[in-house]
Amino acid sequence: MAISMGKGSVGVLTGVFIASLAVVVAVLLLRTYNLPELKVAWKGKGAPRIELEEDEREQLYEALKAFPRLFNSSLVEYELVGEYSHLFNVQGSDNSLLPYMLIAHLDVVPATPEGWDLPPFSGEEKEGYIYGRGSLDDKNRVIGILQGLEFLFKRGYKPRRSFYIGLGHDEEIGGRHGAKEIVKTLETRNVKLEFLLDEGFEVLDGVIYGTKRPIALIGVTEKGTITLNLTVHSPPGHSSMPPRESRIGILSAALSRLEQNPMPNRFGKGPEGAMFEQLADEFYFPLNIMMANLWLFGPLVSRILQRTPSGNAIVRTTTALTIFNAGIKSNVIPQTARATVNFRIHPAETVNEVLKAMNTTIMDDRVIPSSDVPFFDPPSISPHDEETFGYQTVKRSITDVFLVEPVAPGVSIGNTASIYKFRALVIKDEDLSRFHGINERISKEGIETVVQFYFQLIQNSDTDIVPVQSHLEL
Ligand SMILES: CCCCCCCC/C=C\CCCCCCCC(=O)N[C@@H](CC(C)C)C(=O)O
Ligand SMILES: [Zn+2]
Ligand SMILES: [Zn+2]
Repeated sequence: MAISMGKGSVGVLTGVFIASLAVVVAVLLLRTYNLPELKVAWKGKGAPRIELEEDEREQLYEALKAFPRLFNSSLVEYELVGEYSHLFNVQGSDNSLLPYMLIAHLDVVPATPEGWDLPPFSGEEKEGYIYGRGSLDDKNRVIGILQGLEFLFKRGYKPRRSFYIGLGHDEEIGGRHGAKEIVKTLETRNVKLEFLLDEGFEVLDGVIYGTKRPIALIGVTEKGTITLNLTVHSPPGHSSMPPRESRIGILSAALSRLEQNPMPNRFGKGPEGAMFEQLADEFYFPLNIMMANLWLFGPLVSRILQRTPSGNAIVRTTTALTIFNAGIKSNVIPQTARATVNFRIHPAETVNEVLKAMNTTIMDDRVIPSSDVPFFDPPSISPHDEETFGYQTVKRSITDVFLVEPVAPGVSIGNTASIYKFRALVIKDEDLSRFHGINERISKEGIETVVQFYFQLIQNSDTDIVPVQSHLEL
């Protein structure tokens, strides 16, 4: 395996990577194979510190040997990017084929034990599910990609088409130092990609109201996003002499107006219209008739969809009040009240239209909007016709592994800024709240399916022939 950094620093950094990855793999494997508990010592709040004893260290490296071929293959070039992200280049034999890239992220959003059936960082197993923050978003894909390749190497696989594996360390805060640095690294080397696959949609089983069977959606575009801080300032004071209107009251009233006046229904004005029309036969009567005639039934269909948070996310630009901070002490009138609002912008709208509508709704110049994270309009739609190799290869790999039809293009409601977005998992309605929520978990079959998907995708990508869509005789 060619290393592109000084041997000494690579040794240390590779050790860090190996240890962190081994924790993930070990936790999943420990629970799967009932190995002794990892002693997790909580040091105050936040993520747990794992104090390893010697025999546990051995166990971790045992678990790590799950990837010996990947780290020892002469076909694989590894490098550390942005201090904590990882880039693997798997060399193919046919340079006439453009490489593709599989991206996943190692980092997770925070979690506290409240409401969880098992501690969020325990990796404990219950009724066939492994519980843990990141099990769905996105560690199953990290393990699926690496283990899928490991199993291919074990069977003597040598790729024709080169490909990259990018494992980011800061996706949940925008990927600025991880995925974005990986893409920059490839751009400086003038690497052109055939396609790029990241997280996004899944195989949706009962998630879309009125569907007769599971539907796999491949995200070919996504909603835009803007996150705004709304701040109200004014001099502090003694709580025994409160002003007629407090900063908290002013800001709360503005937020309530935002929540009570959602952005307009844009259903059918973006690519989601075509998606539902293509899926019309997948709905029970009379929804199948309605989906096939959105020109007439669009308003009624959107009223049905918007009854659920996920359906509403397809219908309009969503307004999520996510952070509220004010006050320092019970007898001090707060100097500042600040709230954060996260908008996910429907493909038929723009950042400017959202800002305009927001200002009209808030109607209070004491509330000052600002933004300190990147924002963007809904991006263009990635190619996904019958001739598009990347899309058709992902689609073929889905039908190979899930035996599911249909597979359709969709608008991802979350953001990954990648060409295609698919997570090889079957998601039911009750699973949606697990993303960034409580009781995030993955079934042992689920982990196996993810590994099978990448095992299949890597092989299916190893050609220049666009797969012809086989229609399953289910
Ligand atoms: C008719 C209804 C269909 C809707 C089905 C919804 C299924 C959605 C399943 C899971 C939702 C996860 C959202 C997609 C993954 C997004 C990854 C992510 O969290 N990205 C961050 C990036 C940000 C820059 C930090 C995000 O906040 O979007
Ligand atoms: Zn994610
Ligand atoms: Zn996430």
